[in-house]
Amino acid sequence: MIQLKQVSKSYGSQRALAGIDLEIPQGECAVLIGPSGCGKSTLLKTINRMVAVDGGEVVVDGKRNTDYAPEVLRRQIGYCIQGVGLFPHFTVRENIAVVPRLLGWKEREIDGRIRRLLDMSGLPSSYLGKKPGQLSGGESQRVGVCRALAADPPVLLMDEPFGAVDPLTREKLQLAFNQIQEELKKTVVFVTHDVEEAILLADRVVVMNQGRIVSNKAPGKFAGLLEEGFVKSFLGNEYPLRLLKRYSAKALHLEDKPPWTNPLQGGAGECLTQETNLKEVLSEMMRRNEQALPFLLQDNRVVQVEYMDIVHHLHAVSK
Ligand SMILES: Nc1ncnc2c1ncn2[C@@H]1O[C@H](COP(=O)(O)OP(=O)(O)OP(=O)(O)O)[C@@H](O)[C@H]1O
Repeated sequence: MIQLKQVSKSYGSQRALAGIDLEIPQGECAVLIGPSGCGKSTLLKTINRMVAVDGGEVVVDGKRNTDYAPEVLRRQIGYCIQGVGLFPHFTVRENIAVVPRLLGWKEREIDGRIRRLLDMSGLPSSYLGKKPGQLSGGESQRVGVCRALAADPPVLLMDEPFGAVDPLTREKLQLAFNQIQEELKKTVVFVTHDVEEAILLADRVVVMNQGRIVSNKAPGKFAGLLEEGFVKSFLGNEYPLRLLKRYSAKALHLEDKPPWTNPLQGGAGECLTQETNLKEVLSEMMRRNEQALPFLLQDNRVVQVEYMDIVHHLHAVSK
């Protein structure tokens, strides 16, 4: 659990944080989003004390972060940034092992941990001997995430960790992150500029502007966009459409849907599966010019999903 209580920070006359109150429960991912210069990175860095606060306090696991010895705090908190900053002369293995070695882990223990992390991040073990210069941008980012997780810290701070890669690689990294997070359940604070990334990764989206938190909700709760003004203009009119990508057709409880009845269609080849995300389902409806589509269930039943099912789902999550 991380708590920020009335945290403020100025650089000279420039106020970066203006009385931040924020609570991130254990095992949740809070994504900070907002325009350039609104204070996202500064907020992140107050947590691991890379930035000292002028006022207020940061509490990590029930204790003020200023009451931890620096090395103990660092052990608690993994840190991962855009561009990664891997040591160029170290191999992938040596890069990931940096913190566990500092902590005096046994080599056998380190080895097991590295292999598990590499596996979770989707990199083959043949990469262990490579140097950072031999990796693509996306591969380097994966190694960066492995390094941040190496000593198994309960808290992970990520500052635009997937910012410098192409959209396709970024999507793969986001999927890998979600899989890792599902398993490890770290308390994560993640900074991004990208609304879609926030939607896909966040348990809570924290919208910032001018050193303040202006909204803090689960991604679905913004779907109605009841708030006018900054939050609405920042997240954009297309927010509900983007939100659809977060949910797969599973969320529609396909097993309760009526059987597919359209006599003209419905061969198994045309069926969608429950893993298809709702944005793709909607695109497919538009492409086929159909308001209902067949879905093949695992028990081989073919059921019907209608456009209104998607609309109702959006309404349900935004309540
Ligand atoms: N080391 C520093 N010295 C002086 N001013 C700083 C420093 N770091 C940040 N600032 C200022 O504090 C404010 C908040 O910066 P911060 O980096 O936290 O914003 P951000 O939301 O992360 O921005 P971006 O999205 O562009 O990375 C900005 O006005 C910035 O210019």
